[in-house]
Amino acid sequence: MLNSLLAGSLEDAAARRAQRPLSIVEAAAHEQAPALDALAFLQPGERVKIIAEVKRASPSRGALADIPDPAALAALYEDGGASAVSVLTEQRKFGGSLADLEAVRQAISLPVLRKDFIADPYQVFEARAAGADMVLLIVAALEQPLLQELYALIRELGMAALVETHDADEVSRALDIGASIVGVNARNLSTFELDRDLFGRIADQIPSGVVRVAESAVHSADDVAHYRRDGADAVLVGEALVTGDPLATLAHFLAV
Ligand SMILES: O=P(O)(O)OC[C@@H](O)[C@@H](O)c1c[nH]c2ccccc12
Repeated sequence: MLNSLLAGSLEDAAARRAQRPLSIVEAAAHEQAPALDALAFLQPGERVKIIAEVKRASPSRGALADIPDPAALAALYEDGGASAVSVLTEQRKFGGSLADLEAVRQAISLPVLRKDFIADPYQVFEARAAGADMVLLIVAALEQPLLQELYALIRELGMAALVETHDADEVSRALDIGASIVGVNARNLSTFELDRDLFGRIADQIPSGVVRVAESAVHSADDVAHYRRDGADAVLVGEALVTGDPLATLAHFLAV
């Protein structure tokens, strides 16, 4: 599944590129206001940090929420105390777009993460041109040299990377490229299986000084407390926020 998601995102990027060549997107990326310092917003603190996600659908769950106005949703996330906002830009299975990201960027002053299947520098330039401050890199989807290259480009453009892992070996690969924000996704993107204890098993491999993010399947304050006990500095939450009352849910989770 991961491979087909990746192939779909790359195909869509190639189609956009045919309309808007790299030189144009690169220039647009450099014209943007400087990226916000996502690492500063996500610094470990007394309270868990929340990365709140704008997510319409997912391949494992199908349609989740309508979200007619992603900017309004992101503004609620900001009011509710989120530390950053993740915007799915993958279109085929998640129903997202770069237009969603641009709208969110205009509406809030929190760092914005481009959540997509990124494997081409063009997509990184697109992210910055749309105003993203942070880009997701999925270790399982990338050979080490490409992971390294994309990470370097993200940093060069002044952005941060959320480097997503799913096992101990991937954590080592993330640390090898110097990642300062490492995510552990409880969901295996190849099989969609969920393992909420994975974070606890590999988190202590991530040195202090690196922000540790627990991703996926955070549905209750108990889940947040569970990840917190296992050493999470931040949690990334999608479904629970888009299907429930975002303000109440954030308040609940932040009280842990
Ligand atoms: O909706 P959830 O279960 O709260 O999950 C959010 C987020 O972790 C999930 O959307 C995600 C994590 N890694 C990804 C990589 C690609 C697409 C999506 C994801």
